[in-house]
Amino acid sequence: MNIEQLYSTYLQNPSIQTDTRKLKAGDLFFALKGGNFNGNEFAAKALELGASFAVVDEEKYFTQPDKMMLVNDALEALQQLALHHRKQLGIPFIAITGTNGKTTTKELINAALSSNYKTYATVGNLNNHIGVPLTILSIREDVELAVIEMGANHQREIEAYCKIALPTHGIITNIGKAHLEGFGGEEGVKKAKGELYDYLRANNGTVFVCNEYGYLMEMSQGIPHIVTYGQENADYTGKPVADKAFLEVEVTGDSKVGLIQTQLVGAYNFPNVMAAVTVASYFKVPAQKIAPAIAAYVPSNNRSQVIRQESNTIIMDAYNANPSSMKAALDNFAGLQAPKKVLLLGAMMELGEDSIKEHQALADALQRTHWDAVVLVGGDFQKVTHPYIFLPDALEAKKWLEQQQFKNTYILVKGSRSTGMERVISQ
Ligand SMILES: CC(=O)N[C@H]1[C@@H](OP(=O)(O)OP(=O)(O)OC[C@H]2O[C@@H](n3ccc(=O)[nH]c3=O)[C@H](O)[C@@H]2O)O[C@H](CO)[C@@H](O)[C@@H]1O[C@H](C)C(=O)N[C@@H](C)C(=O)N[C@H](CCC(=O)N[C@@H](CCC[C@@H](N)C(=O)O)C(=O)O)C(=O)O
Ligand SMILES: Nc1ncnc2c1ncn2[C@@H]1O[C@H](COP(=O)(O)OP(=O)(O)OP(=O)(O)O)[C@@H](O)[C@H]1O
Ligand SMILES: C[C@@H](N)C(=O)N[C@H](C)C(=O)O
Repeated sequence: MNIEQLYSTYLQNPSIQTDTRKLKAGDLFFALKGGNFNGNEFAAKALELGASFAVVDEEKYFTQPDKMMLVNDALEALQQLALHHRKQLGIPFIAITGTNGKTTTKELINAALSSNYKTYATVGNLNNHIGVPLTILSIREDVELAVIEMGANHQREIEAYCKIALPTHGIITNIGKAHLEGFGGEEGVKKAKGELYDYLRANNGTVFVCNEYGYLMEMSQGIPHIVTYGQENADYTGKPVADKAFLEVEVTGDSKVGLIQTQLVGAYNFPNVMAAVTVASYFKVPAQKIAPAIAAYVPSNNRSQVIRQESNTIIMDAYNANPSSMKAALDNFAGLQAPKKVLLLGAMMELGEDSIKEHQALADALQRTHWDAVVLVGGDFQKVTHPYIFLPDALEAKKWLEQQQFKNTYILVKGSRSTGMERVISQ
């Protein structure tokens, strides 16, 4: 592959598309292979639809040499192009990984930084082997700071993304129990997420570390520049203000940021907010701009959204679930002042051989708190013992909820993506 030639094609039309269903005229099309389709089969169609150029990796589809490039592997070509582009951008790249809160932290950091700089941040959850290069290739030359989310479900994935994004700064939000199947247990998660620290340690990087997580303090040892945040004894400190439905954070210490009234539920969002305060302060965003920028962020896509339905309040947390985020959500919900509390919990996926044990542990933990009703939905909840209602799927849970006619009730809805728990309140 001639990377210079590919890069010059990209610079003429710096808009990448991998999907003919979303193609716009002028896009540079990469033919990827997936579980359902071979992208090569769509390359000619892409040109017909107005793509400026197509990168294919099967000779049989290399039908228009003037408008196509044949490479060994189109995904690898996309990643190499992203690396080449990254090398032209002499700006800080802040990489974010961790078990929970990556997207929220990324959005909060981007909100705070963009109040003062031209930034580019990962769109939505485009955080994998395709999403990371696409993100990098969306960064234009006038951008001053980039915020890149990196997701993973197996070892050496973050290492590979670092070799494409070349981050200068990084955050691991936390380490918990998720995707245990692919990581090979919780120690495996630590090792895999730690690949970001390994890269920054070897490349004179800077990390932002929540000092309340001893394991992160330990893992980050030896990294040349460590900036800490937390409730006390950190470079940047703050405190969650209690007894409020939405999280408020009082930024303390010498900072002039002051009180941040967020639109986020859950004390578990405190470190996410502090990460944004820290990164923005570190990059010298004026203190008076930080609180309003963070306060304006409203979570979307069922990421702990608060929905009022008549006299009921629903915390819709159905974007994802794992043992760590379930615990955080339940601890928070248990602490809320509410006349009546109901739980609708979908099963947790990708836990491998720990799955039944983790579902049982959750069912046991639930019994230590009084709830007005609990419904467990689908998956391995079927295989554990508990005194609660079990329903096979979200649509059955929806019917159940409609029959109850709850009033003045707080309802927490959470579950793994594939359980689609948001359907319990769909029209
Ligand atoms: C390969 C691809 O991009 N697929 C997208 C495609 O899927 P579809 O099922 O339609 O087809 P194929 O995958 O078989 O397609 C092969 C190619 O053919 C193209 N094509 C197909 C039909 C057609 O008419 N024209 C075509 O051109 C097609 O576009 C392919 O290029 O469409 C789906 C619907 O839009 C997409 O969802 C699918 O995207 C895949 C899932 C993808 O990986 N997209 C990335 C850009 C991305 O970042 N997606 C994120 C999700 C990231 C994620 O899950 N992160 C995990 C952690 C990371 C785990 C990592 N190891 C991993 O396995 O991904 C996390 O926990 O956060 C997102 O979409 O939000
Ligand atoms: N710091 C945190 N600790 C525990 N749970 C959290 C934290 N932040 C967010 N969550 C939970 O995770 C859900 C999804 O948040 P977010 O999308 O930010 O996480 P993510 O790490 O990007 O997830 P994914 O890996 O699935 O993309 C939230 O709705 C909330 O339930
Ligand atoms: C949504 C996806 N990124 C994820 O977190 N998957 C877990 C297993 C889930 O579905 O909750």
